[in-house]
Amino acid sequence: MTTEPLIEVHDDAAALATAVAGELLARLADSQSAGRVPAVVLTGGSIADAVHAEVARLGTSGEVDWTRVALWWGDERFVAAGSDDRNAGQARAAFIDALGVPTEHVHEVASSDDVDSAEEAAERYAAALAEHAPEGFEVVMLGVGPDGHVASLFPGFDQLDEQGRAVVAVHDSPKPPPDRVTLTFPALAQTRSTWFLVSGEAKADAVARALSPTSTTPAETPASVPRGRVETTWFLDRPAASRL
Ligand SMILES: O=C1O[C@H](COP(=O)(O)O)[C@@H](O)[C@H](O)[C@H]1O
Repeated sequence: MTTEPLIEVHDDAAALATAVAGELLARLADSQSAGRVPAVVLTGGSIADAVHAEVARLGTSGEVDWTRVALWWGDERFVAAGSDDRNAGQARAAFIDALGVPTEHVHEVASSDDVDSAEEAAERYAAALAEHAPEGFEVVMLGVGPDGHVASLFPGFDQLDEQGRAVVAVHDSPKPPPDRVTLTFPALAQTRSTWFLVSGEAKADAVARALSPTSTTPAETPASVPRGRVETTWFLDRPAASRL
């Protein structure tokens, strides 16, 4: 059973990022104390940059053993490994390499240098999830687009209806780049906590719709769907919360 979403409103994107990074470090430390190797799903996009920078800044305190953390992505752009569009590259540059997470715990989606199609990358990622994260995740972090998309699950797209596969390919994404790989709703549900990270007035309508699920549909607002098994929290800044 999942609880109703919690909402935390911070003054601005910087305060939001500091709060999320602090809560993430505390959660990772707690999980490690309980004997787990926490698996975290990272998001891409603008707010992820701010959160990652704060994780890098606060993450050297010794609270977290970074050799015992596993990192995954909710979605990835199917581009070359060195492309600036890669969500994984963004996170590696911001904190992963600096904090010393072992390569074997950093689960990147295959790039277009590695495989021929987004479909093949999705199949490989699903196999990696089944092998290395059979119990699901500690925390899934999700950015939200102004259109209400999460990961690469876009309004009106067929991938929203996927019930069997954990990972699927996306083509003709309304946000560039067009070819992507995304976890599906069933895979995103395998988590203790789901944290939405949303900053900016441009996303206020999407946030309001997602938090009023009786007035929208998953097809219109994919962000209305994901829930953690134990906890779902929306971390917002004031502009993003302005239509609640
Ligand atoms: O393309 C993507 O967009 C969303 C939201 O990004 P933002 O820049 O509007 O914050 C992001 O969550 C997703 O991971 C990414 O691939």
